[in-house]
Amino acid sequence: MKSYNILKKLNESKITVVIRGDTIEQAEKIVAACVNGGVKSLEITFTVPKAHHLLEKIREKYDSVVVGAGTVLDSETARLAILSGADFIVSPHFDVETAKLCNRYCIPYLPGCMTINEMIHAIEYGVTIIKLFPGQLFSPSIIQNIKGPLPYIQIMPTGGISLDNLNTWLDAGATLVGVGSDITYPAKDDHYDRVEKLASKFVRMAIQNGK
Ligand SMILES: O=C[C@H](O)COP(=O)(O)O
Repeated sequence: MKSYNILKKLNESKITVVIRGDTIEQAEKIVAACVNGGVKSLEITFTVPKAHHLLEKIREKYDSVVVGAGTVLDSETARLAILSGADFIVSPHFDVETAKLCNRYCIPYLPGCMTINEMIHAIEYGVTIIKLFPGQLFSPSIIQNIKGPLPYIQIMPTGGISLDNLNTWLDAGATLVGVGSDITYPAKDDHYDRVEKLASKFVRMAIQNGK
């Protein structure tokens, strides 16, 4: 999928679900619950054991979903993820070599940034969507402050996004949000039906927000 199409799908999805799991099997069940709940974008973190195998499985099984790799700390991991089928790469920080590698493969890179300085540096290396991380350290109004000097920037707050603040972040101008534990926490007790219900609630609320 071309970079432009992936960015368009991320823009449309409004939510990407950050998948963590103690085992690949657990992560796979979380993925299934999220897809059943209507999620269109997933981020498989490289804290999941054998995360690249899960990327391959998702690529084979769910063609309507965009799937990225998360917690990518270096360009070696980014390359493994891309060759395993990742549509986009997410990091908790900005890494120049990862940015260059993603540009080489025409894959969007969404690095974690906290300051304007980091954001401008990332944009200079071709980044379109910045992951504002950790999101819980900021108030949604920061998006307007960032967009003053950087009007074209796209922001994906991640960390601490809940059903209570989702609309506030989207109303404030977030392009999309990254949601992890507020959707996936029931998986620790094997309650995948609850993961599906939460995923569905988040997706419905986000879609409603765009209307
Ligand atoms: O890297 C992203 C986080 O793991 C997601 O944070 P969260 O669980 O607070 O949504």
